[in-house]
Amino acid sequence: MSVQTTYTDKGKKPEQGRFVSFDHLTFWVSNAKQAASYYVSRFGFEPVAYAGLETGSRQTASYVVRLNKITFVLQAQYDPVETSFNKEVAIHGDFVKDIAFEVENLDYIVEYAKKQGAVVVKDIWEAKDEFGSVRMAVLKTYGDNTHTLVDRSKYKGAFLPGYQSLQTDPISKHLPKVEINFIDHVVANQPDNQMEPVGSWYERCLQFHRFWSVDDSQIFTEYSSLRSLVMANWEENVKLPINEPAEGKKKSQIQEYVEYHGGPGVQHIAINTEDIITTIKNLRERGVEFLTIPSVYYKIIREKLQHSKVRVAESIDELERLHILIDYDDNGYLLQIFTKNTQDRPTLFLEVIQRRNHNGFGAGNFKTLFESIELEQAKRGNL
Ligand SMILES: O=C(O)C(=O)Cc1ccc(O)cc1
Ligand SMILES: [Fe+2]
Repeated sequence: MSVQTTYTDKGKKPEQGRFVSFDHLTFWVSNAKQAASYYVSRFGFEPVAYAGLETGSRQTASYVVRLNKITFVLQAQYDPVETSFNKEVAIHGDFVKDIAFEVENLDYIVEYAKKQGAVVVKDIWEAKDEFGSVRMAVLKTYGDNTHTLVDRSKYKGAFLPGYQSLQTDPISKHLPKVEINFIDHVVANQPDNQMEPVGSWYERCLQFHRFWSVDDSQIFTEYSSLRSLVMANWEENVKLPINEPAEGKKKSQIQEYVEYHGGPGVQHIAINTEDIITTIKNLRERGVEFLTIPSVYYKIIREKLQHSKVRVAESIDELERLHILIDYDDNGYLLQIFTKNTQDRPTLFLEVIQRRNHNGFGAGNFKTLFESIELEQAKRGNL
């Protein structure tokens, strides 16, 4: 029985509307000022825009930081009152609340989603300032998460109307540059048996299709397992893998996530670079921590690559020193590495990925990667 499926049928092209790309990710946190500083100092993002009391935003402070096409918004609530914001941050800890997509033909996309039963959190509205206008709507997805749909075709400002631009951070010039270009995929973890209904929601409401999946017919490690289904837009530049735990001898890392997050949520954000070696050297110099890969992995991969058609341009010695993983087929390869969790809870982390004619998600690395995650899980007393 095969473990991986690559789907060849994209289904029918949506009649209208287009998901252009990831627009931005909004994190709900308890202290946006400090959270933004983490992405600037550690990951090389630059401050872009701010909204808060000084700009007339009475409820929330928002810091927008950007690294090429990757935009994160760190948002916190001011008032010490029980709102969904404060409740959700108390339950989940700092978390990714919203995945925003840039779209064309917002009206069609929202109308279609509504007809298919999508829950509209906020119907279409327009925001304006001296740089133009933006139209947006918010749909509910899994758990407490939402998708904001953004039509910014009539807007020229730095981020969104109402935001004030920010100066570059003086620390940046002292630190090694980070060249990471765009969001490659955003992964969500689900509780038991929720992968399939969540995947179908993207098919039914957003007209996404199944891109790739992996089942649990092979237990990846001695201990734990998972199933994963990747949903994609028509153009396949927006990819959303969805994981759920599978039975194993011990607690699945997905189950650990769900318990600490308190339900479904975003597990990792993969960001794409053209030069992973320089990028990881520089991120390590900036103090970003990554998972450790045992040297036996590289011994085996050196051996296997000798019998493969693919030529990896990067030095395997260098990849080994940096703990970067390699997955490949006859036509290409990918290089990927995973950070340790970016907060106290074992919930969110980041992945840096470089692709050379390879569209997979590193299934060849799952065993090694999951063992390395389990090593950390064991240290936490959660395996
Ligand atoms: O599927 C992906 O996007 C991966 O990058 C691999 C992966 C899958 C499950 C995890 O818990 C951690 C990493
Ligand atoms: Fe990933």
